[in-house]
Amino acid sequence: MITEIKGNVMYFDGCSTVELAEKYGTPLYVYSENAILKECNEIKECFPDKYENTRVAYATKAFCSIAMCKIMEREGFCMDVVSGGELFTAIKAGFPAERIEFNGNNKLREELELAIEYGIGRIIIDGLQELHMIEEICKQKNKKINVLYRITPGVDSHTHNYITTGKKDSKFGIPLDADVIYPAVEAAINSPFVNFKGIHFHVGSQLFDNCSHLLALETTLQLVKKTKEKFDYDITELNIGGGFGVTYTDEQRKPYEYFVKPVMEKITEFFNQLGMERPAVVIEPGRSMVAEAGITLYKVGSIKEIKGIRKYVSIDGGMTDNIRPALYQAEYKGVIANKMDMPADDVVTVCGKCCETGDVLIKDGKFARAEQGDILAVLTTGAYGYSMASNYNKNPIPGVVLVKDGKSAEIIKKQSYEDMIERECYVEL
Ligand SMILES: Cc1ncc(COP(=O)(O)O)c(C=O)c1O
Ligand SMILES: N[C@@H](CCCC[NH3+])C(=O)O
Repeated sequence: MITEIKGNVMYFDGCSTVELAEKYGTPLYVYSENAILKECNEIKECFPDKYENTRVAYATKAFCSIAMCKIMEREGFCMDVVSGGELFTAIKAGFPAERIEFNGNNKLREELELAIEYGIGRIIIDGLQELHMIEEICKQKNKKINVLYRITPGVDSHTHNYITTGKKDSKFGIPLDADVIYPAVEAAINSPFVNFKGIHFHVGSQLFDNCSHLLALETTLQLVKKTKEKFDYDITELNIGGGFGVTYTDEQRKPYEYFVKPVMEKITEFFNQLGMERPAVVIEPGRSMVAEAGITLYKVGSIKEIKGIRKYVSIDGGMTDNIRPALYQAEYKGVIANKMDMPADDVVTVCGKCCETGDVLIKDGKFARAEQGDILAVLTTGAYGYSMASNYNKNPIPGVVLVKDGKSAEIIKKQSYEDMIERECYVEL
C-alpha cells in the first residue's frame, strides 16, 4: 500500500507525512517512487511486454525533473518532450537522446537545432512550415532525422474544453483536408533530410472512454491506406498519444488495457487485411504515470468561519503550486494528515494565500476539524501541479521530495526569496 494510516498519521510510501513536512518544510510536493513504478509495470504488462514493436513515451510535461528522467531511463521508457527546457533536462539527466520524441505546435528554431544536434529519436511535426525549418537545419548540420506528422483527427473528446486537443478547430496538428495533408505527406516522403515514419494524434487529456482514441485511429488508418495508394509508401509508426484519465475524486479510472487492447486489435486487423506489416505503435501517457504518485503537503494557517455561509481553511500554498482548480475547475480530495483517526465531518473550503478570490484548492470538502499548524495533504497532485507552478505574488515554488519504502530525499530544492530575485536588477534609463 502506498498510502497507509499509522495511529493518527498518514504515511506515504512508508514515510510519515508529518515528519516529511517537519523535515523539508511546507508546502511540499511528495512523490512515491513505488507508485510510479507500479504505473510503469502496469503499462509494460499490457503494452510493450505484450505486443512486439511498441513503445511508451512518458509525456514529461506532467512532471519533468532529473529524477523522473532517471526513473524513466531505468524503466526502459522513452520520453516525450515539448520544449527546449524539457529536452535539456532529459539530456542533463543522461537520458538517451535516441529515446526522446519532441512534440509541440510551435517549436522554435533554436529548440529544433538543439534536438537535431542532440540526435533525438523523433520530431513530431505539427505543420509544413516546421518541416521546412527542420530541412534547413538538417541541411546545415548534415544530419537526417526521424519524423512523424501530428494530425488533427477532428475528434471532440469528452473532457474539459481546455484539455481537448483533437478537435478540428485546434492549434495542434495538421488538418486533414486533402489539399493540406497530402502535399505535406508527399513533401516529407521526398525530403532527403527526414525519414518519414508515420502519424501521431493526441485527442485530449483525462479521458475515461476509449472511443476518442478509436475514432481518431480510424481516421489515421484511412490516411495510412491513402498514403500507400497515392505514394506507394509504407507508414512504419503510429503514435496514439496519451490522455488516460485518473481518479481525483469519484471518477472510475480505467486500466491501460481498456485503451490499448482495442487499439491494437484494430491496428492488427487493418494491416492484416491490407497485407502490410504492422507499424510500430507508441503511446504517450503523462498524467496517468504520475498523478496518483504525488501529494502536496501544506500547513494550516488562518481559519475563518462565515456564519451560515462557509468555513475557510487557509494553507501556506495555493494556486501557485496547483493551478488546476482555478484553471479547469479541477476537484481534489484532501485530508488532515495528522488527524487521520478523527472523523472527517467538517465541511470546509481549502483556500490558498494568493490575492485571488479564485485561489481555492478544495471547495466544500470534508475534513477532520482543522486547527492552525495541522498538516493538510492534497492527494493526486503528481501531474501538472509542480510543472505548472508559478511565482505569482512572489511566492517561492516549493521543493519536491521523493519517497520510497520509508526513505526520503529532496529531488528539487525549494526556491528561496534570493532565488526568485537572482536574475533581477534595476537600470536607471
Ligand atoms: C502530444 C501529447 N502527448 C501526450 C500528452 C499527455 O497527455 P496525458 O497527460 O493526458 O496523458 C499530451 C497532453 O495532453 C499531449 O499534448
Ligand atoms: N495541464 C493539463 C493537461 C494538459 C495536457 C497537455 N496537452 C491538466 O492539468 O489537466
